[in-house]
Parts: sequence; C-alpha cells; structure tokens
Amino acid sequence: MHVFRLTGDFETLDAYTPLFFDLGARGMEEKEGEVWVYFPTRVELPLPGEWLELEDEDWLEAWKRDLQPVRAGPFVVLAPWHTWEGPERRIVLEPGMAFGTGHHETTRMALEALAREPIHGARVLDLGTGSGILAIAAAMRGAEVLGVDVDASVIPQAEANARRNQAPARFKVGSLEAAEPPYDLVVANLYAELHQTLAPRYAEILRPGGRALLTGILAEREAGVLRAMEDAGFSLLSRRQEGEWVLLAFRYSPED
Ligand SMILES: C[S@@+](CC[C@H](N)C(=O)[O-])C[C@H]1O[C@@H](n2cnc3c(N)ncnc32)[C@H](O)[C@@H]1O
Repeated sequence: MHVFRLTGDFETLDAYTPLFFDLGARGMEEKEGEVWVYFPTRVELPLPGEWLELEDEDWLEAWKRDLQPVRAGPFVVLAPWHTWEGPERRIVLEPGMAFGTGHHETTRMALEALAREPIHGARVLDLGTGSGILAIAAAMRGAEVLGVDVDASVIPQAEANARRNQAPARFKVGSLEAAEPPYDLVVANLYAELHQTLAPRYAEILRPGGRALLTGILAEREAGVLRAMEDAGFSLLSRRQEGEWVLLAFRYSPED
C-alpha cells in the first residue's frame, strides 16, 4: 500500500477528497497536522506531499480500527465489526474501494435528504452509486431503486452491500443511458460541472413533478448548477450546506 502524506486536515483538504477517490484512493486518515491518503499504486497528484510505502496489513488494520459509525438522519452507517445499540436504521457496509462509507459530508446530506422524501413505492435512480449506500437507503425506505456507476469495479461491491442489508436495489454499469425512465426521483452525488452538463438529461428521465437531489457541489460552483437546472425546467426546493459542500433539492416543473 502507498501513502501520500500531505500537510493539513480533512477540512482544509476536503475539496480534494473526490479527486483522491476518483484516482483510486482506498481511505484517508488524519494524523497530527497531516492527512494520509492510501492508494494501491502511486498516482499523479496536483498537490505537494510525500509518498511512503507500507506493509498491507498495517494500513488496513489501522484504518479499520479508526473507522467510526456515522449517523445521518434516521440511518447509521456501520462497518461489519461495529456494534450499535441506538434506534437508527442500520446500513452495514464492507469498507472497500468504492466511495460511499457515509463519512463524507455529501453522502451524509444525501442520506438525510432521501429520508425526507416520500419515496415509498417510488422509482428512484442513484446516479454514481459507488458503494451503493444511497440506493440501499432508498430501497430500505420502500423505493424501487436502480443504482448506476461508470466504474464497473464498484458494482459487485454495491450488490454485495445491498445483499448484506437485504435491500432490494438493482445495479448496472453505466450512466444515464443505462437508466430505465421514467423516475420519480434521481439522487446524484457527483460534481458541479457534471450536474451542469447533465441538467437537461435529468429532465428527460424524470416525470413532471419528480425530484432531483444533487450533491458533490462545492459552494463556490453552486451558481452554475442552479442556472443549468432552472434552464432545464427545475425549481429549487431546498438547499443544505455542510462545510464547503452543498446539496440542492429540485422539483421538475416544466409547465411553471
Ligand atoms: C462521490 S462518489 C458517490 C458515491 C455514493 N453515491 C455516495 O453518495 O457516497 C461518485 C461516484 O460516481 C461515479 N461517477 C462519476 N461520473 C459518473 C457518471 N457520469 N455517471 C455515473 N456515475 C459516475 C464514480 O465512479 C463514483 O463511484
């Protein structure tokens, strides 16, 4: 295992977290003024830092030991070795290569937003499913869910996670072309520029009155997403922000 050591903490390096995971990071750890990002192989990173090489068992054991349960709305996200006594609905995930352990603000806000939506019996698309966490949460709330991801390697993990939680979500490799419209709700934890590009496509797959829960949006890039979504026939319902990350909830109202 290779570790990239950077000066800073989770908050100061938050904007780079999706990039680390897109480039194959397996986990991140805060250590006395530094952040250690774990990769299976060395990658090109646009940041100053130092590479270290570790024995595989060392990092895995240390990372597992430090991993904490995460609460988000009515859910708690647990690793298989965690115990939990609270009343929250448990989502048990095997932490692996896929993004979506619940530790990132965007995933937590998406879980909370999904919990506020009346999705029992609704058709839901989880675009960029990663570990399958959002698809699993939606299926637990009674929705008929498809999770899609362009990264084929995450699909078996999402399927295993859904089985582990007895959540009847389905998964497919791909993006919006793999979707099976119409949907009542799309949830997508991607990034601002991609949401901007996809805005007219969200309109094509949603029923009039359908909802889009979009996150992975840095506050400084939010305006572009808002404009693109309004141009595509959406109206903003609500906005949440944690740190620099924003979640925007929209209603598709083409007639307004
Ligand atoms: C930030 S992770 C989100 C994972 C999980 N949904 C969550 O909220 O924690 C983004 C995921 O979207 C996938 N992805 C990126 N671009 C995509 C696209 N155009 N269509 C579908 N999936 C995409 C990535 O492979 C990655 O697994």
